Amino acid sequence: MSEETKVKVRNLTKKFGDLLVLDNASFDIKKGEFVCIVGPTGCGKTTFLNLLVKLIEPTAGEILIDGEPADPKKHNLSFVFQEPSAFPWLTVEKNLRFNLEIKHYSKDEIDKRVARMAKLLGLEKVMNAYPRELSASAQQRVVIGRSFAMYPDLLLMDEPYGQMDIKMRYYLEDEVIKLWKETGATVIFITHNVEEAVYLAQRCLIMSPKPTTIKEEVNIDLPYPRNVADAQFIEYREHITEMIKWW
Ligand SMILES: Nc1ncnc2c1ncn2[C@@H]1O[C@H](COP(=O)(O)OP(=O)(O)OP(=O)(O)O)[C@@H](O)[C@H]1O
Repeated sequence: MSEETKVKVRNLTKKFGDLLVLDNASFDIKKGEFVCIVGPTGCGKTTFLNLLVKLIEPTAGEILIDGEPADPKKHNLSFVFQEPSAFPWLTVEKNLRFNLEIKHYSKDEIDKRVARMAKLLGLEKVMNAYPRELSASAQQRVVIGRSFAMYPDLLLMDEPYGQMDIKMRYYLEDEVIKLWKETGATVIFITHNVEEAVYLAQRCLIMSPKPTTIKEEVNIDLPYPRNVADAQFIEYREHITEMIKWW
């Protein structure tokens, strides 16, 4: 991993009316890093991602990607939100092709990437189905495939596995690590699930309750694949759980 900064957050403040959500938060994310953001419910995790993709504007402060103001039109970023958001009017295959076609990749390249995503995510048998015919977890796999197919250099994931059963979650957690390693992408992954954060991240950013700042950063110094029953793993998990308690 290089020491270059991918995302620089400086004095980021967001108010909704009188409600101060993010309060002067500053942190950096390195190029190629896998970072999980954890924090209590309602502390502003999704708000941070919405600011990053410019769905909303900050009250003060800034977010820079590669040294420039964050701009989804300019930067190669993809996101997977909490709610499944497969396009209902397109088949699974067309969902997977959608972003690649917009970017005018060659047909061969699109075929190759779509086949890879379908295989990886177990979607090969449902390529002609429409999202409504699939379970919530399969719909979310379609969205993950659509995002990963772009080989984004910044991938934003907001509780992407919340809807899934535990087996599928473990499987996809391993897949996201594999894709991260293969593509060298920078990944920002938001989760409520401390075990998931310790399983995935090189570094966890722990947010405080509102008004939110970064309370602590924890480097997870464990090799992949990680073992949830490992003593050190449990130590990290317990420490982070303690840190996000707000009561
Ligand atoms: N558009 C909005 N207008 C007013 N308040 C908002 C808006 N968006 C978010 N909020 C408030 O800002 C706070 C942070 O919300 P946000 O969804 O970012 O939290 P979160 O940490 O992602 O929560 P969760 O863990 O439940 O997903 C909450 O109190 C929420 O009610």
